[in-house]
Amino acid sequence: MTVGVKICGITDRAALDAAMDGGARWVGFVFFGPSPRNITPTMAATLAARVPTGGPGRIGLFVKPTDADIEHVLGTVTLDGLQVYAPEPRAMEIRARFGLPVWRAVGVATRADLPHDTGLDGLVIESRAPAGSTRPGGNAVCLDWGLTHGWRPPVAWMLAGGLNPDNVAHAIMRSDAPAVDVSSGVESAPGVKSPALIRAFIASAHGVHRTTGAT
Ligand SMILES: O=C(O)c1ccccc1N[C@@H]1O[C@H](COP(=O)(O)O)[C@@H](O)[C@H]1O
Repeated sequence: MTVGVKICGITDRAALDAAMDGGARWVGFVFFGPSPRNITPTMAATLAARVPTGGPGRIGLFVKPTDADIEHVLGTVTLDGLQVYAPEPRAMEIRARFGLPVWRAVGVATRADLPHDTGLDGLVIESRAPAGSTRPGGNAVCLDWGLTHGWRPPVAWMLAGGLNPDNVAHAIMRSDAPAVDVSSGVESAPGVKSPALIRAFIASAHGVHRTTGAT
C-alpha cells in the first residue's frame, strides 16, 4: 500500500500545488505564533479553498489551544482535521467540541512513551523537542525509528520529526510507519517550503512498498 504523506507548514500556493501534484494525503497549516510556519486564518482559507474535493485532507495544527483559538480559525478556514499538541483528555474534549478528527502529537524518547490506547483518530509520533526550543515540533530532530518497530498502534499513526527526501525511505522501513509527516525537511530556509523538495519527499515515500498503508 502507498505510504500516506503529510506536508505540514504550508504557507504559499507553490508549496500547496507541489504537495497536491505529488499526491500528498494531507496538507497542514500551522496556527502557532512562535513558528516560522505560522499562517493567518485568512491566508490559510485562501489556500484551503484551492484543495479540490478528493484532494488532500486539510489539517490545522494547534499547540495547547483554547476553544477560542480553534473557533477563531474554524470561523474562517475549512479544515478536515486537527493536529493537536495537548494531553489526551484535552484532545478528546476538542474532538467532542468541534466534531473533527483529531490527531494527537506524542513526543517519544523511549518505547515506554508509545501509547497503547487512545480515543482519538490518530497519533503523530515524533521526537521530543530539544531543550530550549520554542516549539514542541518542527525542530528537524529525528527519533530512533527502531522504537516503533513491533509496536501495536491503537489507531492510525504517522511518523514525524527530522524527515527529509534522503532519509524518509529508510525511516519508513525501519519504523514500519504507514504514513509520514514533514515540515523542516522540505524547506530551503526555516518556513520557506521548496516545491522541488516536496516533490522529492513524496516520491521517496511513495517508492517504499508496504503491505499495510495509512488507514
Ligand atoms: O512546524 C512547526 O513549526 C511546528 C510548530 C509547533 C508544533 C509542531 C510543528 N511542526 C510539526 O512537527 C513535526 C516535525 O516537524 P519537522 O519535519 O521535524 O520539522 C511535524 O508533525 C510538523 O507538522
